[in-house]
Amino acid sequence: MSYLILVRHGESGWNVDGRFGGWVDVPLTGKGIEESLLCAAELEAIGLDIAFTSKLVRAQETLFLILSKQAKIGVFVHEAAGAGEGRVDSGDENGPDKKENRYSYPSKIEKSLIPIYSSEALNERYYGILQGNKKDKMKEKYGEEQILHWCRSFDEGPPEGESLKDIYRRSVPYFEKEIIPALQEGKNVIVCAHQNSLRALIKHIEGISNEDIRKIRLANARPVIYTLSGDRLVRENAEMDPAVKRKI
Ligand SMILES: O=C(O)[C@H](O)COP(=O)(O)O
Repeated sequence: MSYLILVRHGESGWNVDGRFGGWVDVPLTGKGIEESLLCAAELEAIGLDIAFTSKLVRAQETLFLILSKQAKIGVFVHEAAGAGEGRVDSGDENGPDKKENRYSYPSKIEKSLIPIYSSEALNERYYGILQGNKKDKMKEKYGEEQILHWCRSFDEGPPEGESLKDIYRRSVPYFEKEIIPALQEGKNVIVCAHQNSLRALIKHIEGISNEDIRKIRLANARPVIYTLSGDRLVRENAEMDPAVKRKI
């Protein structure tokens, strides 16, 4: 059995400021650091083998804080080193991919490393005309209903920005190509990302409808934990809607 842990980053400076962060690279607040360390303690008992995150520091900081409680150390591996190309594994010295495996480490330290892959595919929504603005100012300007529609709807997003469907179309293929193979190899996987990139993945994993996904919101640094048994990802923590066991 392997674990899949999805966790949104800890509180960022613009979460507390009530701004649409999107692709603006805002770090964690002190509270965000504390939340991430609490999450680290919660996950300490699960030995993580591989990590995925976005290109934004709020997610990367949270990931490193979580990994600080692991026995192994996180090291970045270039995203091109996907499944089988350059993935850090214990392939034998003359293995087929050894020459391409530019991230092979001396075996004496390899076993103490957690490879980290970062990708824009896991970035938060690009907010277009809303990005960087205060939420309450935008609600005054465009109306609360319109803002909620752009942020919650599946098919429509803010002007010049991404809809949840756009995010789904970049995050789910990445999940299938890079993350599922790691789970199927029996690895415990953590994905540390954002409100909307994780909502897209949860929609896919649990087969949640376009309407019901409007209700799903993720708190900062609260892990959603799945186990892969056979070909099914089953959610272990109950605070979300009843999981739909879905073939992957
Ligand atoms: O709803 C919001 O404010 C943002 O979509 C949250 O994005 P974040 O998860 O990157 O803070």
